[in-house]
Amino acid sequence: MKLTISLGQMDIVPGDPDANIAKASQMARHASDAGADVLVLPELWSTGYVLKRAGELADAVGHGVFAEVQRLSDEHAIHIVGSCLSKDVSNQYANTSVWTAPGGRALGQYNKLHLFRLMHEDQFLKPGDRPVLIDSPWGKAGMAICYDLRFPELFSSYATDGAIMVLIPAQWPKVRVEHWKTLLRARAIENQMFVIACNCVGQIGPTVFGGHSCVIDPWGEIPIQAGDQEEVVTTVIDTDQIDDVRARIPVFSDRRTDLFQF
Ligand SMILES: O=C(O)CCC(=O)C(=O)O
Repeated sequence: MKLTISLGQMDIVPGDPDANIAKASQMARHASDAGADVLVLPELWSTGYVLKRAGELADAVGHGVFAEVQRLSDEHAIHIVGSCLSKDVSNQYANTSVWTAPGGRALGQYNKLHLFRLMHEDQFLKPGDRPVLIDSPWGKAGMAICYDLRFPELFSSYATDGAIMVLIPAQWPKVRVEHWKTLLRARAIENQMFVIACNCVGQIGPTVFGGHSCVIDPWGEIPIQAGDQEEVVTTVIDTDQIDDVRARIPVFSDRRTDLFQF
C-alpha cells in the first residue's frame, strides 16, 4: 500500500503557540498540496522547551492546541502527528503525541516514556506508562518521541506487535545529529520497518537543533532527508516493501526467543 508522508521541519518560536500554529497551518496546506496522507511535526512543536511555563501553555488533549490540530486535519483532509504539552485531570503535565485523523477524531495518544534529564523533563513532566500502537489506515504504527530513540526495546516491542512503521517527533540537538542519523537507521534496519522522524531547526536558548528529518525504509535506505533549514519534505513509501525485506533476511524467525525476551 502506498503512503505519502510529509515532514514539517519547523523552526519553533519558543512559548508562542499562536505563531507555531500559524506555521503548522502553512505546513499542513503545503503537505496537502503535495498529496500527503500524513504530516509529521516535531516534538513540542507548539511551544518549544519552555517547561517552566507548562501551567500556562499545556492543554488537555482535545482542547486548545490539540483542537487546533484537529481543525487543520479536517480542513486539509490530512492525518497529523506531533507532540505538544498536555495536562491531565490532576494538572500533571506530559509530552504527548496525538495521531489526529480527518473527520473529527484522534486515533490515539502517546506520552513520552523516557524523559530527557538534560532538558529537565523529569522535573516538570510525568512519563508515559505504556507503548502505544496506532491502528492506522496503512497498518500498525508505533509512537515514540525524541529520546525514546535511544531505547531499542521500545522499537523491537512495536515490531513484535506488528508495527510497520514508527513515527518520531523530535527536538534533537545539532551537536548529536550523528547519533540521530545512526540510531534512526539502526532502528529501521534491525526491525525491518519504516522509521519516520521529524526534527526541528533553529535555536532555543543555547541549544541549536539539528534538522535532518527523514524517512528510512526497512532496508535502511533514506528516500527523503531534510537539511538544516525550516522546510516541508514529502515522499511516498510502499508498505509492501516490509514483506520483501523480511523474506530476504528473516530476522524475526531467527530470533533466539529461548534465550532472550522480546
Ligand atoms: O537523546 C538525545 O541526544 C536528544 C534527546 C532530546 O533532546 C529529547 O528527548 O528532547
